[in-house]
Amino acid sequence: MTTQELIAQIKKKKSFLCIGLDVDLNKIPQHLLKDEDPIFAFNKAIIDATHHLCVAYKPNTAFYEAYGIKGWKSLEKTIQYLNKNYPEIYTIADAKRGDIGNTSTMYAKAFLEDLAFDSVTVAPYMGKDSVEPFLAFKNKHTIMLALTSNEGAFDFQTKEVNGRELYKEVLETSKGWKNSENLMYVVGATKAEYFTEIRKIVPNSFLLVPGVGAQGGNLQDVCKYGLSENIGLLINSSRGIIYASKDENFAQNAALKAEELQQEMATILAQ
Ligand SMILES: O=c1ccn([C@@H]2O[C@H](COP(=O)(O)O)[C@@H](O)[C@H]2O)c(=O)[nH]1
Repeated sequence: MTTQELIAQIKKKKSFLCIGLDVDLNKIPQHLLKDEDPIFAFNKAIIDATHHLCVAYKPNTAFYEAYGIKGWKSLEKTIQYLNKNYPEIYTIADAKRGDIGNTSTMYAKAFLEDLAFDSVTVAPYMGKDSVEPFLAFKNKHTIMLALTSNEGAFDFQTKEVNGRELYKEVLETSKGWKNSENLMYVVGATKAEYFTEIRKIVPNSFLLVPGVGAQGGNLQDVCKYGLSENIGLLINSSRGIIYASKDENFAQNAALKAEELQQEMATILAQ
């Protein structure tokens, strides 16, 4: 999906919500465990109940890799289900990859070609030649970690390198890479006070913003400083939506949580 198509979906649905599909078998309703593929059964119910309220889904691959080959199969079934039934939905493989060039090419093929996600998250630590192989994929996005939502973000990302904080160096330097128009960045919702500085460097780039909900990030604060001319935000919530309840009505209750955020977004977009 192109950036323009994503923006069109956001405007149509009055939503820039991304729902995280981080499936933990200990947290899903008991009755689903009898299913041949409980992870897919859970995802399918959540997607069917919430697709009209969001523009993107983000499975974090850790939650699938943890279940071995069965988990990978569930991930494949989930992305195939989305691409077949809801082609207007933007998809993110939250895999946080990145390696020497030829290895990165294989990671990119796995997520962008074989699984056919619209985007994949990468870590910038190995630099330009580890990220450019992802950027080479046409009409796909590479979402690079810039300033993450966790406490450990302060260990390195805010330390000075070349006279500026490392996350700023990452943003500025990556703008010069080949096919950098295919870049988006991860910035945590818990770091709302940093958005003004970030927007000075990447005024129009899309930012994937995790940390609303379970991690305590605030949607209003993020939007106050993070919205760009073309919206430029995908706000992710995973646990705060998908684990709204553990009973038979789990999918409807997840939809209610998603609707709360979507309504807030619609109000913000109307201002
Ligand atoms: O800085 C980051 C980068 C990625 N994540 C991921 O986003 C979701 C957040 O889940 P919640 O349940 O809404 O807290 C999860 O997959 C993280 O691995 C992040 O939180 N922060």
